[in-house]
Amino acid sequence: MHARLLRHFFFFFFLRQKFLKMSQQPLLQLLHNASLGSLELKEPLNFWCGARVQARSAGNAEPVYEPATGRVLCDLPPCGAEEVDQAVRSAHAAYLKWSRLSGMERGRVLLEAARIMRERLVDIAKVEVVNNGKTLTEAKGNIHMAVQGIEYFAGIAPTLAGQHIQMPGGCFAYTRREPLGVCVGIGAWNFPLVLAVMKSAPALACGNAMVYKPSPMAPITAVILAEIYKEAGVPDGLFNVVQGGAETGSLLCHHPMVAKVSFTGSVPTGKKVMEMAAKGVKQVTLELGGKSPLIIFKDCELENAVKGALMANFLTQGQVCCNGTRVYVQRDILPQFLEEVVKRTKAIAVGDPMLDGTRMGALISRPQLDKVLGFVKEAQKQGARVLCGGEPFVPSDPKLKGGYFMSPCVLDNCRDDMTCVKEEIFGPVMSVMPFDTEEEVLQRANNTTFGLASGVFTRDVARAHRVAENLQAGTCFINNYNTNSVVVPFGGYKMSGIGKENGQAVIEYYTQLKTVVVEMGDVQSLF
Ligand SMILES: NC(=O)C1=CN([C@@H]2O[C@H](COP(=O)(O)OP(=O)(O)OC[C@H]3O[C@@H](n4cnc5c(N)ncnc54)[C@H](O)[C@@H]3O)[C@@H](O)[C@H]2O)C=CC1
Ligand SMILES: C[N+](C)(C)CCCC(=O)O
Repeated sequence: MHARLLRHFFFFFFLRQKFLKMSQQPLLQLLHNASLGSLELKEPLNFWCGARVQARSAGNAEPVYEPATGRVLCDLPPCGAEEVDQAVRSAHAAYLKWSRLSGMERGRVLLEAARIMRERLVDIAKVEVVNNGKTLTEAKGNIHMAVQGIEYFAGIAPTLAGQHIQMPGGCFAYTRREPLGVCVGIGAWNFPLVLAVMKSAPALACGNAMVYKPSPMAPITAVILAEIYKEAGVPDGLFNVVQGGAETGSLLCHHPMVAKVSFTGSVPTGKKVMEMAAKGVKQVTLELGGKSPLIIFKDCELENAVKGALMANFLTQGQVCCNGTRVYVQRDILPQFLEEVVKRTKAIAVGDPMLDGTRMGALISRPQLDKVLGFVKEAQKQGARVLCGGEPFVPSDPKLKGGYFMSPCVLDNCRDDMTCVKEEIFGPVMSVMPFDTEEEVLQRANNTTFGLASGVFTRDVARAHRVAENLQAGTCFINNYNTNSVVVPFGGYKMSGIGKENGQAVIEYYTQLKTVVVEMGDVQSLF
């Protein structure tokens, strides 16, 4: 009798779950053609076992803001231990199926995901604008980069292979490149979808499953990605999203079934992630902050150098980890450089990020805006001169009055020992300093605990490559800046991180090598 009741219960429970899944309208359909100032999201934003799931702990929900208006978009309850466990288990079950497919089969599914994403590029970009505050122009570029990332790793999947190694006596060994298992991705808020793709596309291509935790400030587009992967045909549970902040993140890092954590964010949090992962001897990839130098020699093509300095500082309201925020200009050309850079900075159209002509939107949050404005004040106190910007900005549209806007800032008279030159500001603030010789500028450029990126402008080919060789950073851009691409490795030296994302190099970080040694003769035993 008891068993029958239980069977009935499970049957109805199963039906209910099925119905819930079938009746879910994809998030992007609900958010179709999203605009500023109107969105109120009530949908659950966790995703595991192939469906959106409501977190249980609705009590500790945190508000998520729309940066361009200051409105609350939704309340985000964090996932607790039980939910994290469900997501990880759902990932593990999917991993067992997915890892048995050939690379060609996995690649085909990923290509379909890329196709779907490209078809909905503008709609996804609008959601990113609503949730992040960056301009639609940039958001479209970001989603395009995400599509390319999925396509690139779809193409890499069938190429994964081991090696054959000949040994003495006809014996041989071969290596198998195997997935790690369940990988965790923890993302920052500045490139919400791009970061989710930079982690999940190579992870999935290599045969892993992923549980992804977006930043609680930009939680939405990762869920859209999960729904796209599902529609493209990945097994339920292969890519999951759990929402929450530090506590949820640390539950993920400690979970015994997690093989690897890939993290993007600040250095202090990255250190904590590494410590937690160490307890379970889990692998980590850390993409952390930077304070990257951009070196402009007097023999450069000045107009390109000026444009490069703007690209190095003002994308995504300056909230980019690899930005070249320490701009070293050779003394002879400093006056012309400053005049041109200030003219162009003043001309940057700040305001409604949905408008085509806007070039700078809103910062992510009120505290971030206050922090960045605080850096400008501190710089002035320490002797820097504000050549333009550095003020809160209020757009004329009444809808945007509560948004987190500021005018882009150029600081002159900076010294290497100033806070604005030493610390990551993560806002639209460029610090400019003169230098005299190559040797001197290299020493000053490298005098930092960071080492994410760097840049050099010069027409002297030998000098360009010499400087690139001597800069202690994971990337050096020659005669441009922030020309990142999914096809080239990205990752920091020193305290800017461990491991690489993008490019073929990333395969090393989402697979493990198994060595199989084959005896062709008799066993020569010593015993
Ligand atoms: N270099 C970069 O790429 C980034 C730098 N930052 C810098 O960090 C500052 C703070 O921004 P946050 O978003 O708070 O950065 P954060 O580094 O604290 O957060 C990044 C991610 O880690 C998660 N997290 C936080 N504490 C955790 C923990 N103990 N265990 C596991 N996961 C944890 C967050 O929820 C988020 O998803 C910014 O003002 C900026 O200066 C922020 C984001 C990206
Ligand atoms: C997407 N990319 C490579 C421009 C930057 C990602 C790192 C970051 O700024 O958080």
